[in-house]
Amino acid sequence: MAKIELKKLSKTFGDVDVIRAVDLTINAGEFMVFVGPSGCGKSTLLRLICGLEDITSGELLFDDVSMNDKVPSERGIAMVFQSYALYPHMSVYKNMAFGLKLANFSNKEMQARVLEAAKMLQIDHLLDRLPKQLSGGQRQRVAIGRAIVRDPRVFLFDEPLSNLDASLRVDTRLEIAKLHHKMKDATMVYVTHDQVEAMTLADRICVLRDGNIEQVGTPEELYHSPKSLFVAGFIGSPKMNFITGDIADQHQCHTLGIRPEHLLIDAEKGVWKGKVIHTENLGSDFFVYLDMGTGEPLVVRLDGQERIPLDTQVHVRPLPARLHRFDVNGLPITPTINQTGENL
Ligand SMILES: Nc1ncnc2c1ncn2[C@@H]1O[C@H](COP(=O)(O)OP(=O)(O)OP(=O)(O)O)[C@@H](O)[C@H]1O
Repeated sequence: MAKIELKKLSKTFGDVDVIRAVDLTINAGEFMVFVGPSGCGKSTLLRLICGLEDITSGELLFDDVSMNDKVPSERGIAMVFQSYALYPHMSVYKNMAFGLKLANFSNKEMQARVLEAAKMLQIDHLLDRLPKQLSGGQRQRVAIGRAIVRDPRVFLFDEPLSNLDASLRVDTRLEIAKLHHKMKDATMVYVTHDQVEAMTLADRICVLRDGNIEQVGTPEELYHSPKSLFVAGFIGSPKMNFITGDIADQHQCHTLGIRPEHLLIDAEKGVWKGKVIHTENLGSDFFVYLDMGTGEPLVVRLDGQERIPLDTQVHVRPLPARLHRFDVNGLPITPTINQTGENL
């Protein structure tokens, strides 16, 4: 278990600043998820922590000890990549045991560790197979198993689920959540594009934007109390509706934000009016896109059982306590709402 501290950590490629003086403390045993738009520096930050990239300036500490000059093998980390990076000619057992063998572990200790990890990940019946005889999800479990056996202080994950199909993603996501629960001592840092992975796995999420940290907080904090328009628009899927113009003026703000689940459709009355221009049925949810004459359509989430035909004129009502008001600089205007949706 290690506390990870980034102090004014910077990375420059040529003359491009990719990570800009980032300050961040990841607590021992914490599951921290990095999210942000493509190119914002998530993978680079992970690679700096791992030691696969040199630090341009600033300091990286594990438990108060500087890691700046330590090579990856001296840092006590294990990394799981999107491409599983398994040795194709080695069995699952050999793949998992490989790092231990290099570290001169006895056969007995190696066997015990591999079997324990394989059981934890439910791949103990696959130990004799070659990677090509496994599904994508099983391969990723082997890659995770290979990381576990080394008993690292820190696990680093770079989009480990993005090569998996939808249902395997869900299974393996649950597996990683269980792993975190079982290995309470391990600090985990995880990069993803996926909103659900970030929300479900993270103790805290770090939102990056253009090499800077935009906000760090629990999933609930980021979802309910975003500190900027950028975070409000980034966290949540489908994203928060933003309304400018007359409606925002009436609420004395530049941009009014409201999430699709915080809008009610009413055939008869409601403060806003719109026409249904598009619908999406996801089974559990039914999304309605309304043209309100404000530019962007307003997205409303209904229960999956509800239906509204195209071209219907409807009235819409926001839950007042769930409105987010932002100024011209994209900063929230108080009163904001707290996590239970009450005005502060
Ligand atoms: N070795 C390199 N040389 C030059 N530029 C690089 C190098 N590696 C990354 N970059 C640049 O640094 C920026 C951040 O890249 P990084 O891969 O960290 O972003 P990311 O947030 O992980 O993106 P994505 O979500 O698309 O994977 C990008 O503009 C990228 O082009």
